[in-house]
Amino acid sequence: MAAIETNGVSKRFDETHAVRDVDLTVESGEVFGFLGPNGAGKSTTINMLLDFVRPTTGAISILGVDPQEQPRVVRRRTGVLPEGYAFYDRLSGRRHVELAIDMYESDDDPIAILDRVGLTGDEDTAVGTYSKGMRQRLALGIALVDDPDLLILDEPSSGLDPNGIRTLREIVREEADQGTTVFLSSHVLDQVEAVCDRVAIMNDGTLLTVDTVDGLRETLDPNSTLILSVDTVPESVSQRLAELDRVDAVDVDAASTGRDGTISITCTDSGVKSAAIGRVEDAGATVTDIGVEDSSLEELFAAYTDSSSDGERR
Ligand SMILES: Nc1ncnc2c1ncn2[C@@H]1O[C@H](COP(=O)(O)OP(=O)(O)OP(=O)(O)O)[C@@H](O)[C@H]1O
Repeated sequence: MAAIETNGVSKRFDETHAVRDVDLTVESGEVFGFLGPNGAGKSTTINMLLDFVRPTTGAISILGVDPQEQPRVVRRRTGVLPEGYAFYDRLSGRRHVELAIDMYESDDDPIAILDRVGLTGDEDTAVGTYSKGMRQRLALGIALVDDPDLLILDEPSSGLDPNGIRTLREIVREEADQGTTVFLSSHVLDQVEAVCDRVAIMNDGTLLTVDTVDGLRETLDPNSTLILSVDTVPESVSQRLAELDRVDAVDVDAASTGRDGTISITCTDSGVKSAAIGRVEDAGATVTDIGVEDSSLEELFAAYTDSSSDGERR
């Protein structure tokens, strides 16, 4: 059973077509990244998944249940970190978590949850004095109450420092290891790349693509650069590599020619990499280290959203 399924889901706010005809399937146990620039329709989609906003057209199933028909069942089994959580400034972090535990009638330990999100030592401080990052950690802790089957995190890294981002990543991985489905929206792409099995890219209300990060690379930019450390850079190596089909460019660290150095080979097909390494060795070098540079998700994201704004949706 899919954890999330939408069929032909659209939402109009008067003249604004916030979400257009979205078909999306998130399998149970996946960590799924929902990417898009500001105004793409991510929060509107999430709000429809949770029945906070009703679709204009289309059908939604969450954990096998229609959220319009059984919103309580969906909310009971789903942990949510919404955009802009409303806290009670006078209450402590611990009290907020206790209230969520009471609401779910769960036997979770509030201190264990606060510890998990890195708020140890601040649990009895009024939330009004919390920084933005501390509030975000608390909102994440509240989402974890009662061990949800599905975690929906809207821009979870917002306001977090690098330590907070690492904690978030660890929690997402731990939850996924326990079988929880994680659906997280973001425009912080390297974090999505670090944790997600698959990503969807939204722009202007439209779902442009759903794929693995590697799959996106294959489709959009199959080029990758092989970086070889070698004990010597033979004179003939550039020419030998240039003779290979599917090698686009060769860059030899000229300063080190004849001595140990680096050879960068841009391949238009990953299948040519082993042949390229063979050519380098045939030329008389020993390869001491192999590295690969792929295009970042950021570049892929820009390629998708730029081409879609030009009317060239793929
Ligand atoms: N309640 C509303 N009334 C009118 N228009 C809305 C409403 N909510 C969202 N919109 C519009 O719908 C579009 C999609 O907004 P949405 O908040 O879903 O985007 P988003 O991808 O979550 O963006 P962000 O990353 O900035 O949060 C935007 O044009 C927004 O102005």
